[in-house]
Amino acid sequence: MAFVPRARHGGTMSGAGTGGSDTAAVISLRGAALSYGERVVWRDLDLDVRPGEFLAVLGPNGAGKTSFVRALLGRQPLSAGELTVLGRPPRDAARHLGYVPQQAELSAQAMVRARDLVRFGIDGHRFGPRVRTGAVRRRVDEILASVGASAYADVPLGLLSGGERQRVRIGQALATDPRILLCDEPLLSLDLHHQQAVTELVDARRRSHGTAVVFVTHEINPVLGLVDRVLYLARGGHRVGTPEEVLTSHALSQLYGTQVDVVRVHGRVVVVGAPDGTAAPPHHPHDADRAHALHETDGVRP
Ligand SMILES: Nc1ncnc2c1ncn2[C@@H]1O[C@H](COP(=O)(O)OP(=O)(O)OP(=O)(O)O)[C@@H](O)[C@H]1O
Repeated sequence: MAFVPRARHGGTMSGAGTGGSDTAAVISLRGAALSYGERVVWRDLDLDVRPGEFLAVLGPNGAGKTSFVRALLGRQPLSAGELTVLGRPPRDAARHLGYVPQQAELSAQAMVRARDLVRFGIDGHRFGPRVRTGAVRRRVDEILASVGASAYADVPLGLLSGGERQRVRIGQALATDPRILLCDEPLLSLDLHHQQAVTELVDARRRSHGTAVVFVTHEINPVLGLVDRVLYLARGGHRVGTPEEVLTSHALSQLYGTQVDVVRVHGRVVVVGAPDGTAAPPHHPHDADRAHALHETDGVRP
């Protein structure tokens, strides 16, 4: 039976709650903070993600987007607050998560065939007797077909194009039949056609199974029509809400502590004047702390 995602709800700028849905959250953060040593990457994060919800995680380099995904995967502990995934500690929920990593992590897999990667998704983390080989092979073929990757099932990943490789990685992530799909910059270095193909695959899974999607991206426009809410991380602060609430000149100017203009042109969102842009890493190791201090000085709760 097809899952019908709920209609877009009114999010909150504080980040807690999802506008009164009574469906249990699949991801829940309360007062969550993540630090590396003295460096606070984000803090005071309250967020519930519901089944079938599409959450885009935006922000400049170094804002803590990948760290957020690592926390959900149980690979990075919080420094404060609480995080539950499917009602339990994240590492206990890991087998219910599908993960599409950043493109850059290819080298170790360059010689792995597409079908082997998907197969690893099926039985790679299970203990005990493996499912019968024939059944696994059929399942791998089904998954490869569902992501349009049958034609290159036996080709090593290193020989595939970026778009082909992303299809296979989504296949691997879906092989676990996940309740939550975590995608870390899956559109990076893809052309528009492949960006669309990848987002459609992710959205199809969400619609058919009610899989919640956490989608890290620098570029909101390819997913703008799908996104329920945005988590915008910027230099220690954050905003949570619908795209209409968060992607405004007012909200982003508050978040960055300086004038930022959000312009909508032909249905696309363009952010002008974010001090760090979206490409440059912090110029100075203390920039993040300085930005955070700016917010506090301005009386804005980041
Ligand atoms: N294991 C670690 N130890 C110390 N610092 C880390 C570690 N991992 C990440 N950081 C730092 O934490 C900050 C957030 O990193 P993270 O990779 O989460 O950011 P990001 O928003 O995903 O960045 P990008 O867009 O460049 O991928 C960065 O300043 C990074 O250098």
